[in-house]
Amino acid sequence: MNIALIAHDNKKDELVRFAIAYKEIIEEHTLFATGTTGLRIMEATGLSIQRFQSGPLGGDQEIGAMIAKNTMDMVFFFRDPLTAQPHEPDVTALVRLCDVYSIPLATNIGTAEVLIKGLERGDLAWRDIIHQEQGEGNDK
Ligand SMILES: O=C(CO)COP(=O)(O)O
Repeated sequence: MNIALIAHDNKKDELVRFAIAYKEIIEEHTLFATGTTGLRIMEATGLSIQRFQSGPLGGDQEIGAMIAKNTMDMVFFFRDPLTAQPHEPDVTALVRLCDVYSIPLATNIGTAEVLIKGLERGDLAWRDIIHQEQGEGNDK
């Protein structure tokens, strides 16, 4: 599966701890992240992550482009609901695209815990069917 990891600044520590806690599960997958989030997680876990631009510089849109191509399977986006973001339209667009393509999206750690356990259990196997139909092979 292709998995995106994104966190606003006030939520980065939480996402880093989440990635450490569930490293054994997520390292089985192909990981993508916005710039700073990806760097923080790589430094803390040693995981290999394909990093896009930082969120305010277009990283959310780059991940959104993968969703629009239906090549992103799960998104962990720990949003900060208490701080205005300069790129709020990009944030909204990313969440919207997850709904357009029915992509599982966790915007907080409570939902993330449930999603990661579903991922471990194989609940996302239906995404493999979509990849097979698309004939694309860039996920594990
Ligand atoms: O702003 C972000 C998501 O909207 C995250 O970007 P960074 O990971 O580069 O901080």
